[in-house]
Amino acid sequence: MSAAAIDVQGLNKSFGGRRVVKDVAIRVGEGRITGFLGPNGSGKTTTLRMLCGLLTPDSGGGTALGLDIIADAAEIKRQTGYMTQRFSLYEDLTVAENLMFAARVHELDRRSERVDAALEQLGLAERRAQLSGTLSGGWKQRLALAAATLHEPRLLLLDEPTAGVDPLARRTFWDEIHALAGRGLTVLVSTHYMDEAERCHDIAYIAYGELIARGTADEVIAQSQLHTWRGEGPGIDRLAREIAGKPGVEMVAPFGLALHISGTDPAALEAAIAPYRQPPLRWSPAEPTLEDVFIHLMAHARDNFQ
Ligand SMILES: Nc1ncnc2c1ncn2[C@@H]1O[C@H](COP(=O)(O)OP(=O)(O)OP(=O)(O)O)[C@@H](O)[C@H]1O
Repeated sequence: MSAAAIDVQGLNKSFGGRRVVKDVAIRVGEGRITGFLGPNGSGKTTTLRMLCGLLTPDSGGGTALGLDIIADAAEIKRQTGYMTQRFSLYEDLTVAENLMFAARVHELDRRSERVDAALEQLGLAERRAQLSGTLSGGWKQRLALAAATLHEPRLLLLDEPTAGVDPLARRTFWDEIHALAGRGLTVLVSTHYMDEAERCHDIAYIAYGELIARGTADEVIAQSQLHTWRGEGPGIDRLAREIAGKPGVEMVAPFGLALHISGTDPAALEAAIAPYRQPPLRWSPAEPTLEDVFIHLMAHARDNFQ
């Protein structure tokens, strides 16, 4: 792995006596894009904030950008760009005015030059005089990204950056994230979208405050040891409920006219579908999707923690 942009161990955080992050350890290479996934309220944002000096852990520690996350939190914050879940720019300022405001907040030199360059780079130049509140969701996100990266941070933290944005605008946004990472920026991004998870170099899956899966998308799928069969044929969707109750069947999900059946015990899974393996129904082994794996992880985490 490349040099570590983030290397932390044993992070814990409680709010009002409730532990929402538990012993999280994570190492992130420079220039990598790491996606944080997990159910709502599982501690993703809290973890991200602790990794880049925005929140102090109750215990544990380590480094971000080679700096101590507790002692050097102020310096880490200066080198971090943060895009929050909600659009946090001024709707009644123009695009250019918002960026100029961000430039002043960061006390940057050559403000006009930097703002012009950012507008150009993110394709916002033609909209520089448009009131930010009148931008579409996709353009707002690009403006927010421009504001978060204007001070040329080394670490970029994106909290569900494209929630509610259409697929084309999301793709453009992600192309830009990859371009930034290509220039060496380390990116931490929380998301609930599977296509975005697949566009990350690495994934960290957090449930109930614990980091329970980590690696590339392929590694996370392989670690899950999940097996999936795909069934097709007339009326197969109507079998979902019947098959779901059988031993070894952990998940049943309709995909259009097909049915995906998954479980971690391959023999039990085959036994479960055996009565239905006859024409006109057709069955074939399938690769579990990242979504299959996350739903599986979430179900198991719930069993373990609740
Ligand atoms: N400042 C705070 N004070 C009290 N409780 C908090 C605070 N910040 C977060 N929490 C609680 O900690 C838990 C974890 O929250 P966090 O925002 O980290 O989750 P998340 O995984 O990012 O959720 P989501 O996917 O919904 O954004 C939640 O139960 C939340 O209500």
